[in-house]
Amino acid sequence: MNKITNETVVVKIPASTANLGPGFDALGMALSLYAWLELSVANETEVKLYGAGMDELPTDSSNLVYQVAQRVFAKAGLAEQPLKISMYSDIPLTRGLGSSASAIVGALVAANEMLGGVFAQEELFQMATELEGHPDNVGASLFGGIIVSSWDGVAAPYVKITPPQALETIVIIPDFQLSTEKARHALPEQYSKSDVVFNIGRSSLLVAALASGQLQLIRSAIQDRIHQPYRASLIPGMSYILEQAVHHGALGAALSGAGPTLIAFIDCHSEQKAQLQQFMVDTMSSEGIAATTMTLAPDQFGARVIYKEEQVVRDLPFMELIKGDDC
Ligand SMILES: Nc1ncnc2c1ncn2[C@@H]1O[C@H](COP(=O)(O)OP(=O)(O)OP(=O)(O)O)[C@@H](O)[C@H]1O
Ligand SMILES: N[C@@H](CCO)C(=O)O
Repeated sequence: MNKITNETVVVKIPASTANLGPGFDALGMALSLYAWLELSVANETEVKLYGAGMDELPTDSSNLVYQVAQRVFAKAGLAEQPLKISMYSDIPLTRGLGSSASAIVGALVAANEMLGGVFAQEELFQMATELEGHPDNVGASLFGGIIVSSWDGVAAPYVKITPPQALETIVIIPDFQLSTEKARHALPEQYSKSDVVFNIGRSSLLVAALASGQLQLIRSAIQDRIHQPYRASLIPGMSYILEQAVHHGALGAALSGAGPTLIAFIDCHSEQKAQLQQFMVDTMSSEGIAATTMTLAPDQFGARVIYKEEQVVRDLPFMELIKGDDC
């Protein structure tokens, strides 16, 4: 019989960028931007949420984290448990940086830890994919690094690629929300053979380029004809930034997930980071869109249980410790 611990579990979960251009619903990469989830059993359910926009979310048993945690307990044969949930998130909501995936993955990992880890990570991944509907964000958030996966409605086999050491990103986060649901509605039901062939080629090339560290190939490999052209009208400035970013130092640029965030890939040694950032801000600004930029590295570790004593340490310098002087 499975048992739930009385101890509080704290999990740190990375943000993620999905698609990476042509890999629609198949490619995702974890990013060095985080949410922290604290979970424990309680006499009465209590949900406390901290971080920008988190006050918009429900704090009763309809909360996504609560719902997902209960699924884990039910799968382990246990009845519904009142829960104390505290979540702090730096991942902006509904912006294309995997906030829903971070909530799902955080709840799965924390609830599983409360059960003593009865489910393997692979099982958590299958559950997460089913809940999110595609494996790209949840895979990256759970495992870290770059995840290549394919979901057929039953199973999602995957491969994790360690991101090239020199790969870094600049994201520009427009000051408006765009739900994944709305951005998926913009897509057509059918595609031409030439567009499908184009994307298969680019996506395959991108995976090979990332796996072999050939960053110079990103420029051509990141092109997409499956989702970005149809979503561009929802995001002022998007087409211009995706076309022109390479002339300001980017290796290539893409829509992050379902948007509206745009992500530019850059060599971390590049001296054009400030120029690229300014170009992205100026383009959005000329469209009348306020936006925030961040320089983010790939996260290599994925969701992890941290000890309660470490809960106050918000900025664990994992990347700096591991990457050293080589970015
Ligand atoms: N911490 C959280 N607790 C509860 N619900 C959350 C939490 N974070 C996100 N969500 C839910 O997920 C929704 C956002 O999901 P959506 O897929 O539209 O965007 P995203 O995940 O931020 O971006 P993308 O999937 O394009 O990367 C929120 O409106 C909210 O309903
Ligand atoms: N692959 C998904 C990611 C957003 O959740 C999409 O582009 O719709």
